[in-house]
Amino acid sequence: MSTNTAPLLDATDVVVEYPMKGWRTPPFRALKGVSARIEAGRTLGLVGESGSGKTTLGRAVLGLAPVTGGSIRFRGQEIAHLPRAERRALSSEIQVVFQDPYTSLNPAMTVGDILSEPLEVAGVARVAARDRIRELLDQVNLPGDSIDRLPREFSGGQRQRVAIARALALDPALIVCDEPVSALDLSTQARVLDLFIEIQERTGVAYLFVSHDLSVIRHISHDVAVMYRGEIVETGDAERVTSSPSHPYTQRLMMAAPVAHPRRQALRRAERRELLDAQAAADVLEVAS
Ligand SMILES: Nc1ncnc2c1ncn2[C@@H]1O[C@H](COP(=O)(O)OP(=O)(O)OP(=O)(O)O)[C@@H](O)[C@H]1O
Repeated sequence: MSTNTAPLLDATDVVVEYPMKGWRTPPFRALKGVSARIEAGRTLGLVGESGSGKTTLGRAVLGLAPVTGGSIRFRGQEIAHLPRAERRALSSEIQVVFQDPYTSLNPAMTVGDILSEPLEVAGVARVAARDRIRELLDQVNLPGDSIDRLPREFSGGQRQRVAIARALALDPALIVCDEPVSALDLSTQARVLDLFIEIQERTGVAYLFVSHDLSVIRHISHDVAVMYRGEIVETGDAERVTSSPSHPYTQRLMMAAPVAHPRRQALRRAERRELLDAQAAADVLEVAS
C-alpha cells in the first residue's frame, strides 16, 4: 500500500490476553483478533455492551494492555510493543481522556499546574507554556482565571473540559476518549460532545471514541465499530450502521437504545461557535454561583 493512503492508526488482528491468577488458568482473551483503522481528523466510535472489549482496544493503542498478537501501526510505525522511552515520546502524539473527571485530575493541583505538566515534560519554556495554557483554556471555553483554581471548584462538565485541555496540550494527532461523557448529565454530555467536534474541526485531531451509548456514538462519530465479546461484529459509516445495522447484535443494541442526533455536520462553524459561547457563559455563571 502507498504511504500516502496509510491511515493514522491501523490495528490489524489485535489479540489481547490478560494473565489470570493460578498457574493452571489460561489467560483471558479480551480481544480476539480485532482490526480497526482511523484516518487523520476522523472519529471512530467503538460501541458495545459492558465487557465487550472497547476499553481494552483503547488501552492497547495506548500501550497499556498486553497485546499478544496482531499489529498496531501509528503513522505506519508498529507501536504495539514499544520500549518505555519510545512510548513516552509517542505521548505527544497519542493522548487520552478518561471517563471520570472526578478521579482523573489531581485534586491538589491547580488547573494551571495540571495543564503545565505535559508542557514541562516536553521541555516547553515557562513563558510559552503560560501562553499555551491560556490558549487551551480558551479552546475548551473555560475562563482564564481557571488557572488558579482547584478541580473541586468545577462541575463535572468543566472538569472534563480541563481533562480535554490537558490532552490537547501537545497538539496530539489522536486522542483515545474512554467513555468521556458517561459520568455527565444529559445536557452536559451534549455540550461536551459538541466541544469535541468543534476541537476536531479546528485542530484536525482524530478520536478513538469509546462509549456503550449508541446515541453518543452516533452524535460524535464518522465511522463506527460495534464490539461484541472481544470481536468487531460490524463496522462502517456511522449514519449507516446506526440507522440500518446489518448485524443482529447491532440491531439488538439499537432496540435497547433508540438513537437520536446524527453527527452535527450540518451545524455551521459560526453557529456552533455562538452556541459554545452561550454555553461557556452559562458555565461561568455556574462557577460563580
Ligand atoms: N486487567 C484485566 N485483567 C483481566 N481481565 C480484564 C482486565 N481488564 C479487562 N478485563 C476483561 O476483559 C473484558 C473486556 O473488558 P473491557 O473493559 O475492555 O470492556 P468494555 O467493553 O470497555 O466494558 P466496560 O464498558 O464495562 O468498561 C472483560 O471481560 C473484562 O472483565
